Formats: sequence, structure tokens, C-alpha cells
Amino acid sequence: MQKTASPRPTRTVEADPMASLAGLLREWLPRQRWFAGKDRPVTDLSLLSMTELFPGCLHLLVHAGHSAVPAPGGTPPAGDCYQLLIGVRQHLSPRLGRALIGRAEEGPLAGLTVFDALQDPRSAQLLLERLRHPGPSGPLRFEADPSVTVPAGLVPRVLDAEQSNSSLVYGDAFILKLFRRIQPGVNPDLEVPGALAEQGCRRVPAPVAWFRTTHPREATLGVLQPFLRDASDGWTLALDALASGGDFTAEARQLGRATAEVHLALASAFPSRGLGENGRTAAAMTERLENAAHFVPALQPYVPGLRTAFGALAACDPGPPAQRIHGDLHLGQVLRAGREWFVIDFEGEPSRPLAERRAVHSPVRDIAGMLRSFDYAARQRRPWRPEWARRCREAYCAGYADRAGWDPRKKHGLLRAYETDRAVYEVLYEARHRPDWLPVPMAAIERLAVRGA
Ligand SMILES: Nc1ncnc2c1ncn2[C@@H]1O[C@H](COP(=O)(O)OP(=O)(O)O)[C@@H](O)[C@H]1O
Ligand SMILES: O=P(O)(O)O[C@H]1O[C@H](CO)[C@@H](O[C@H]2O[C@H](CO)[C@@H](O)[C@H](O)[C@H]2O)[C@H](O)[C@H]1O
Repeated sequence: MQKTASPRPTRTVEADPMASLAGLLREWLPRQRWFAGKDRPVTDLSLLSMTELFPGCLHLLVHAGHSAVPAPGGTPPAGDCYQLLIGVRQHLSPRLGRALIGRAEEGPLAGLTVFDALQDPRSAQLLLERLRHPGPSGPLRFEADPSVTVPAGLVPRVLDAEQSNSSLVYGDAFILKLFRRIQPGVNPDLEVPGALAEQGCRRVPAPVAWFRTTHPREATLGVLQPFLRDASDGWTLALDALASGGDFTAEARQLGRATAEVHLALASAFPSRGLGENGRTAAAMTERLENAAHFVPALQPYVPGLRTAFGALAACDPGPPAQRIHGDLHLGQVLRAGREWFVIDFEGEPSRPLAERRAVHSPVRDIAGMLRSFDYAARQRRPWRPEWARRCREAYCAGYADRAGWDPRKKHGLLRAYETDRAVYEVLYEARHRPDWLPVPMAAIERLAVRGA
């Protein structure tokens, strides 16, 4: 184990470092995987909050504005708030080269080297120390579950994953997720696992420590939870099965059961609402489709057909009651450790407003997310393996029905509408983040719009 120092007292720094940082961050931010505004130029950067977490490490909330370009639907995009941990030093050791943001030329940090402090093991250790000692740091509040002991000196490493946020793994015992794009309010990725733990649900790792800000608005900033050692995510396992010709139906069936168990625990932990309202659901789906088609013109030829398909929802059985759900369920959000499936990342679809992500929705939405994921996996192989995805769908729905007491396959109209809605979200997501992947959800759109299945 490495030695760790106790964190020193923190203070809120008065001088505005943006005079030094704005130019560097304007270059650096759009290159980060978690930066959501890659498709629009950053027109302005402003500081919302700054706390010196420990000497040489600034905790910043910055606003990245994109005011020049209209958003889909004609609303001008106001921009986003991002959380940054910025290290400032005279010189950066060459082994931290990939953390480099640049050298400040002007302002209060002129002449100093600026870097991403999360990549620096010393800063990562001090951050854990801060979480181990709950209390305030300027506007920040560090809090912990008093029943869990987090040992000192755990060796940190940055998780090397395709992520929407940034995570640090400590001694293969805990994982800290730092939310990057910050929205005011409680993040469901803290709220939901905490509430599920109180229900005794063991399918979701429970938060052990977290931190939040009170300025400029209350918001969750990070969550520490147990790290599931030797776990493999569902996406990797599915691709391995596809590559080796192995069967994935037993896994898919257990995954269906695990999903149903999490849904049942969510329904106990949070208030549910009566039966789903298909009319409102259809209107919301249509609006999302039209907004997405504004941004991705390839969707436009399918809009009339899909609008009609969503409209047909009104005649469908409303399905199970609306309740809190995962909100962005796919094979990358489930981990297999030992013989069990665990569900992680309850943030919901990152581009939706927090209030919408914390609202109740039909559990069919999560089921549709996972079914879309089987299709994504099957399309990673040439030739495409539709029968593999179809078998996984059947098994997953059967497993879900075993535990939930109702069978998603009997809600055909609803399931089809939610799969379409999810594919529309994916088109927008891929256009923004991974244009090479766009054909995967576009193929589903074509299938659902033209053939309806
Ligand atoms: N409790 C955990 N135990 C083991 N690995 C985890 C755990 N939580 C997350 N991970 C790993 O971290 C990755 C990213 O986590 P996730 O919560 O999905 O982040 P993001 O919201 O940034 O995409 C996951 O795909 C998984 O590999
Ligand atoms: O970063 P998150 O895990 O919160 O989710 C976002 O990124 C996902 C990709 O990393 C994206 O998922 C899409 O691609 C997956 C394969 O990489 C596939 O299994 C999913 O079915 C598909 O939706 C997800 O949509 C996005 O919110």
C-alpha cells in the first residue's frame, strides 16, 4: 500500500483562474469522451464555482456555452455545466504526460502547467482521503455511510473504459464515479442505489460515500461504491459468446430475471403511478423523433411512418404501471460477477433533463433498452446474426416473466414503440459520439418503420 497524507484544510479561492484556463480548456474539453457538446463549437466558458480541494488541486464547475448554433427543435442551446479537477504545478512529471492540459500563458496561473488531476495518483489518493473524512470543503459536502469502513492507502487507478463520466478504482475494492456533466438536483445514480440498498436489493452496489455541491445549485458530484472484482460486463460476454459461437440464452434468461428483481425493488422503494398513459407516451416519443430528425437528416424519411406507429399506441393495452426504472439499460450496464448479474449506472440517458430521468416511466422502456442491446451485439459480427439476437430476446423476456409475473412479449405494441423510441435515442447518441456506429440503430429504424418488427 502507498502512504497517504491526511487532506489539508481546504478553502475557496477568490481569483478567477478562467483568464488562465479558458483558452486551454476550449481545446481540451471537446477531446474528452464525456464532453457532450462535441457537435457544437464552444462559444463561451465561464466559472460557476471553484474550490481549492488541496494545495495544487482546484475543483471547478465550468459552464460551456454553445449559443451560436440552434438546437434540434429550434431551442437555442444554453450549454452545460462540467465538473473538472484541475492540477496546477510548476512542472509535470513525464509519466503524467497524458494528463497534460497545457501551460497557462496569462492570468493568475501564468507560467504554471495545468493538468487533469484525476490522472495523478497523488491527487486521486487525496480525493479518497477527503471522502474518508466527511465534512464540508467550501461549497462541497463530503458524506459517507457510517456503517462502512473505507481503508486508508488504497492504490488508485483511472478506469480505462468508454464512459460518459470518469471513474477511479481504489485497490480493486472501491470505485469512485465523478459525474462530468452536472445538472442541479440529486443524481439518480446516488439516489436509486441508496434506496435499493435500503430495500435489501443485492443486485446493485450500494453507495458508501459521495460528495455534492451547494453552489451555485445543489448537485451530486461523485459516488464511491464497492468495486465488483473480476466482474465482466454483459457487452463483453455477449461479444465473446458471438465470437466463439457459444450460446447466450442462459445468460439472457438470468439477466431478464435480474432486471425484473430490480424493477420490483424499485417499485417498492419509490412511489409508482397508475397504468401507463399511452397517449402522452406517444406524444413524447413523437416529439423526441421530430427533434432527432432535425439533427440527423437520415431519419427524416422514416418520420411519417414512425409517427403513425407511435399514434397506434393509443389503441394498445397500457401495460404495467409507471414506476422508477433504470432509464438507460443495455449490456454495458450489467456486470456478471461469480454466478450473479449486477446492475450499475442508474443515471438514465445522459442527454435527458434530470427531472425527466427521476420521473416514473414504463418498465417496458428498460426491457426495450436491453433488447436493442442484443441487436447491437448481433450486428458486431459479419454476417449479421439476427437469429442470435432473437433467441436472446426470447430468453430475456421469459426470464423477466418468471420473476415479474407478466410477460413483455404479450405487450407487443408497447414493446415495439419503446424499442423504436430507444433506437431514435441511439441514432442521436451515435451521431453525436460515434458516427461510425450510426448504421446500427439506423438499421433498426428501417426495420421498425418499414416492416414494423
Ligand atoms: N461497482 C462496480 N464494480 C466493477 N466495475 C464497475 C462498477 N461500476 C462501474 N464499473 C465499471 O465502470 C464502467 C463505467 O461505469 P458506469 O457507471 O457505466 O459509468 P458511465 O456512466 O460513466 O458510463 C462500467 O462499464 C464497468 O466496467
Ligand atoms: O455511457 P453510458 O453507458 O451511460 O450509455 C451511453 O453510451 C452507450 C455506449 O457506450 C450507449 O449504448 C449503445 O451502445 C452499446 C454498445 O456500445 C449498446 O449495447 C447499447 O444497446 C446502445 O444503446 C448508450 O445508448 C448511451 O446512453
